[in-house]
Amino acid sequence: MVDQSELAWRILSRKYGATLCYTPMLHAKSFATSEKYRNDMWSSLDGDSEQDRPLVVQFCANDPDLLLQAAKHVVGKCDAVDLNLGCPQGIARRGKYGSFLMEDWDLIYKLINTLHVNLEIPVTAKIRVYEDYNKTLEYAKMVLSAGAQFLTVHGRTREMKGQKTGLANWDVLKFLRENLPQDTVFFANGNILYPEDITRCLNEITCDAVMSAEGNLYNPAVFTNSTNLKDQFPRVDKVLRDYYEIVKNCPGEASKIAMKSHIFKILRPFLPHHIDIREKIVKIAPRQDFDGVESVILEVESIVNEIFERENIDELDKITIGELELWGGEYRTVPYWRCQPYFRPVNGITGDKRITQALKEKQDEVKNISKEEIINESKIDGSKDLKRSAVDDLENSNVKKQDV
Ligand SMILES: Cc1cc2nc3c(=O)[nH]c(=O)nc-3n(C[C@H](O)[C@H](O)[C@H](O)COP(=O)(O)O)c2cc1C
Repeated sequence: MVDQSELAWRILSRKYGATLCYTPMLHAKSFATSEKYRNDMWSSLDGDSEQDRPLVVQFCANDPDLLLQAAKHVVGKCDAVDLNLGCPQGIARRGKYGSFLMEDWDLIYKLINTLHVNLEIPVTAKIRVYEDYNKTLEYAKMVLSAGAQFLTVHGRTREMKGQKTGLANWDVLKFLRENLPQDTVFFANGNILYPEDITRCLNEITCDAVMSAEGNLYNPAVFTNSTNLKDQFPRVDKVLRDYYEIVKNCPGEASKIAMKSHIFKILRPFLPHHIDIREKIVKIAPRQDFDGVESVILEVESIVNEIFERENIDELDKITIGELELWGGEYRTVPYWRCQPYFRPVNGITGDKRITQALKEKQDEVKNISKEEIINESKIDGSKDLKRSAVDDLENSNVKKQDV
């Protein structure tokens, strides 16, 4: 993740359960040609055999030779090099990389194949999907035929970003999984809120691995394989302390640049309850103000420790699991002193509400179409009672996720 999956965050994520990490997307041309960029983005500890492996280094690129030149710099310091074909941002459109290469399959083939033929380590690719399942399948096959040794598929189209993000489509991931050669190593990406979603994804898609981005940023324990809810949603003070001990010992600029942003995300559920701490974080000077960070952490620790000294802490610290939702999982209610996923509001409405609303509208649409059909059919056979009971059945039915 750009500015977010740098060395310190990867070390922390592994500590909390991640088994494979990706670097942020690096710009191949800059990495190949600018020593300053390389030094800013890559430190002496990145790819360290003890602390930072297994590791995939991800590049965006549109020139095969520059991509190869860039990739050569990280051979011996990572386990694979990934080509990002998923970035949908305006900057990728302007630079002609990421998902904006989806119109130029020849170039994509050359980029991947150049690494496949000339690099000592494997090349992999991360793609988005098209609306058309078969076109996506052909696309994935082309990427594999170029030499990608595993494929990560983000189940959203290029247009699904910002307000139009919506739910990732696991059906298309399943379709790809079923129709690509059996030995394809297939990673699924999208819709991971909780550790259980990873198991659900592995089972539904029968993929080899699941990638999570945003879920991991707000809760690095999203990858834990513990079934204990307290491990799944660790205390913000503990995560913050662990992160701080890591980041202050990390060389290079990238880890320091990302520090404030990570602190905000770890503390996201906590800060609305402690606005004074939010203000203190805002005032921390970027990159080097470790004293400022230490004082914020001490304050957070003191507040959370005080909560845990309360007599009714067992009652207060309960994590509850809600009803099965239309999207196939359940929301958890997690105390604000524990890391948890964030539902970003757009125009005052959170993402989960937008998605639920969209699913409900779709469900109603399905119901109305079916109602009309039944009414029309009953007009033909003239059986009013049959019509009424069939409509009632529909009203009472639970529409399953795959129906909407
Ligand atoms: C802050 C942020 C930075 C990201 N940077 C990258 C990146 O560098 N490379 C990439 O392939 N995807 C990047 N993504 C996209 C994610 O890898 C992922 O495809 C997308 O967020 C959907 O997965 P999620 O639902 O787990 O977040 C980024 C996402 C976020 C939120």
